[in-house]
Amino acid sequence: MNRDKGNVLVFGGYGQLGQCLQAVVGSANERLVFLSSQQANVANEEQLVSLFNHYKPTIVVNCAAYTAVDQAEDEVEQANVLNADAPATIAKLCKQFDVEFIHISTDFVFEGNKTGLLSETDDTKPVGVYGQSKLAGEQAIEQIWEKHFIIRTSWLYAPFGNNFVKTMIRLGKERTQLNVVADQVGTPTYGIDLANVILMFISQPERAYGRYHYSNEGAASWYDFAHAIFEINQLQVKLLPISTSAFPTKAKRPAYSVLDKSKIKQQLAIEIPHWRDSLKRCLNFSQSIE
Ligand SMILES: NC(=O)C1=CN([C@@H]2O[C@H](COP(=O)(O)OP(=O)(O)OC[C@H]3O[C@@H](n4cnc5c(N)ncnc54)[C@H](OP(=O)(O)O)[C@@H]3O)[C@@H](O)[C@H]2O)C=CC1
Ligand SMILES: Cc1cn([C@H]2C[C@H](O)[C@@H](COP(=O)(O)OP(=O)(O)O[C@H]3O[C@@H](C)C(=O)[C@@H](O)[C@H]3O)O2)c(=O)[nH]c1=O
Repeated sequence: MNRDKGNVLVFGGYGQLGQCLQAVVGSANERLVFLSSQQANVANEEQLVSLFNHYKPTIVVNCAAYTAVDQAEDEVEQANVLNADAPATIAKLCKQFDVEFIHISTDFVFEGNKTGLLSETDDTKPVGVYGQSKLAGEQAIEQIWEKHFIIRTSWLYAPFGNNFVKTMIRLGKERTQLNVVADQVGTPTYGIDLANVILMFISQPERAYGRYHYSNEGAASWYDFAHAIFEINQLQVKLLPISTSAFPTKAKRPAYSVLDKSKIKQQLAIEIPHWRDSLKRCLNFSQSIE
């Protein structure tokens, strides 16, 4: 099958990452079909079957997910329906219709005890319901259908949707002082950069299926990230670094989840922007669309 042609269905097409993909493909887009949660409810197999029949896609990109990390601790079933069962159903249909499957996963599949870069083959051991449900989704896809790309990413933000950058800017305007955890380390990822990478996987002639890690370059704590957000935005906020124990949350989060991106860099022959540079681009973009 010629993967350069044919429809690409995007489930969760109006979430944070879905909107980044929309922004990147632009108005000249003829190939990607962005579907909302109403148009493509990933928990509704019957609806998905009629979409496969109608659009006859060559590729499906799944940006739909349950992403409320703390809430997932109370809504285990709902998190599993969207993050574990739905990817399994999509993989099954992709196999049935011979469609490639691009799925997005998370650094939260890791326990966070290793203090070195995490590669695609490192052991997983999620510490919360969200991570557990995402890992179950990955495992189902890998068992069901070989023509898949699973891209694990971390700390996603963009001008669209809900994310840490927007939360910090909102809180920074409301409060004079903010406490942010400094002992959880990972890498922020600009959704637009990830969207560009997804487009590369869509169009790359060589189909090297499997698991990939993608984030921006560098490492930061949430405190470092918040500090950079306020610095670039020139917001005067008293920012205090605190420990995780001083900021109790319902869900436990990995202490360290910096991803090793060697595999994707080699496969796509790309250089990845540093998170600070991407953050600046995001904040400029946000101002231009305000
Ligand atoms: N956000 C982050 O920091 C990170 C995210 N990821 C992963 O990246 C992917 C994209 O995340 P992101 O864009 O941030 O997430 P969002 O929460 O912004 O978007 C999720 C989308 O899923 C949709 N959705 C919810 N329920 C259904 C359903 N039953 N059927 C179809 N769609 C549904 C939502 O639609 P609606 O709003 O209408 O309910 C929403 O558009 C996810 O797989 C996530 O796990 C990985 C690492 C970090
Ligand atoms: C709002 C706030 C958060 N924090 C801490 C809590 C937490 O440890 C950390 C991040 O908080 P958030 O809840 O915004 O981020 P969170 O939703 O945990 O982010 C995660 O989302 C899922 C979907 C992923 O896949 C992960 O890669 C990651 O991006 O910041 C503070 O220390 N101070 C604050 O004022």
